[in-house]
Amino acid sequence: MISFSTLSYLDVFLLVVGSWTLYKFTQAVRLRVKTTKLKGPPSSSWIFGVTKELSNVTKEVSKGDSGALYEQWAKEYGPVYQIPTPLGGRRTILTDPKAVAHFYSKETFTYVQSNFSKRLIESLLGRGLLWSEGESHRRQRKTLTPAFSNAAIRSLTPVMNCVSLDSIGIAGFGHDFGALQGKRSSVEEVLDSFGTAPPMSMVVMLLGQVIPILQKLPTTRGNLMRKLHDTMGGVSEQLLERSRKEKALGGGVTDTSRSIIGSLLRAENADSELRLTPEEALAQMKVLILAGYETTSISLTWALIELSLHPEKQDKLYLELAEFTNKDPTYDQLTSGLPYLDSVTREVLRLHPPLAQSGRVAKYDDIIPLSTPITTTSGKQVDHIAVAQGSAVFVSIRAINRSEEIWGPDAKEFKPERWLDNESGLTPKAKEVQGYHHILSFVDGPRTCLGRAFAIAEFKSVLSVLIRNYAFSLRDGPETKIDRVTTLLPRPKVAGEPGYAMPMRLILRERETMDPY
Ligand code: HEM
Repeated sequence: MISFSTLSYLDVFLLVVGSWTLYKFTQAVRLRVKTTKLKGPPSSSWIFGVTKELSNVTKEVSKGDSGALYEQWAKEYGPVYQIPTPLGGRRTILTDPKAVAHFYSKETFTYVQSNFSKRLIESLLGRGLLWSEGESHRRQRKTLTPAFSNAAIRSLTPVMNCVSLDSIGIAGFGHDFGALQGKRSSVEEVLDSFGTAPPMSMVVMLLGQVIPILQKLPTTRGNLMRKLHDTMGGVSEQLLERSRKEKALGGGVTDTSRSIIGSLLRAENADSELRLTPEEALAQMKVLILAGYETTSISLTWALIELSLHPEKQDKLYLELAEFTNKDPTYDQLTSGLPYLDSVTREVLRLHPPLAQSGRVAKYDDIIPLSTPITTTSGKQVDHIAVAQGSAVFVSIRAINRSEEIWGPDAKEFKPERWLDNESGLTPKAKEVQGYHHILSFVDGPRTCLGRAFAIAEFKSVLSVLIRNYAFSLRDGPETKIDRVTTLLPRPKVAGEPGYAMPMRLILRERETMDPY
């Protein structure tokens, strides 16, 4: 029998490494045996698999557009396939509508964040809604849902004429970030700095998915993440503290009762299952600042770009909005009374989803049904695939939203008209996709964007103010080359210019000279 006291450090080290290797090996064998073997692209590197091609580190291959590559692979290997990932790993990619709907419906219970993502989310935002899974996620979501009801958003519509960071600040927290007065908020400054992180930071991040210790390296991106965490934490703590004091004094300078912060404070004091701990309330604030800011501002930028590139569609939108000369549209008009504004909104969100993909890990073995049968590597036709516990499963939101197979040959074109007349321009295949009007930009299932109705009301409200007052065009005309730069999410910018500005020309509309009919 081995006496542990006689083991040297080297023995202990070898024992640990040996056990870890054995564990990883059995896990890999189990994954291979229990997961359906699917076709897919060959690996270009054992270290990275094909993930470097997918990230914008190697722009020659993906041109910074992972969706295009995922779509190309779906054409070559079928709507469900596998790709090689770092250090010999595999990832199952779903583009089949039935498979995607199944995947999202099982989010937070069967499909969960990878350990890598959980660590990242926790270090940035804390243990809030985005971090939590299963029952804990259900409880946290319930506490926030009232703040996003139609009634709550209806009452906030007037403040949405301020763009993005300002409107989430005023509507959500009764705090004016002042971005529209040219004030650079600390949160905005840190977010902007992400665009300057060197590509090496991204390489370390790719490998950090399999070698956790790399996540601790002091890369530029890692340092910015820590700075963003501290900055958002500082702002959130101040806002919570101020609102707690105001509430204790029976009111305050700003009415936060119906706002998000009001819901958080009520949940902090609730003694039912809907209680949030102060740490959770703080994490929620950070989630909302982050989720609400970049997503909506990026979408609005894309809207102005598309409308600049298609002046005839911009005029069509203007004509629909021209009746609102001296008054803003009401919440009801914004939600259902302006069909072209609605179509433009959907088309922008379809073509330019701010979040390009959802990646999760199977917590349990699962069977995923398919709408179109596929042929496995062994030549067998199947209408479902098996996924073993521990497998990585991904949905490319961008590939599905823009797929020619799903949306038809004009999938890449900006065509708001496809949504008019009861979605008459949609293919039957597109109608199979679930989500917000068959678009996956807000995903689907238990993790569907909680702020969706808020985001859409804000998007429409801001866009309608801008289009009613100005005619937009790109500074360098319709030939302007547009690139995307990743801050936390990819943002549009003029190709070849430093930074990530999207300069535009604005001409004040002279309403009285334009005849809408
Ligand atoms: C165009 C704008 C927006 C888009 C495209 C968008 C998209 C998304 C997506 C794709 C997710 C799922 C993330 C994941 O599971 O990995 C998400 C979650 C979330 N979004 Fe949005 N979002 C937008 C605006 C907003 C706004 C304005 C708010 C809040 C004011 C918000 C609040 C949230 C929250 C709280 C979650 C977490 C939901 C959960 O985990 O249960 N979003 N959003």
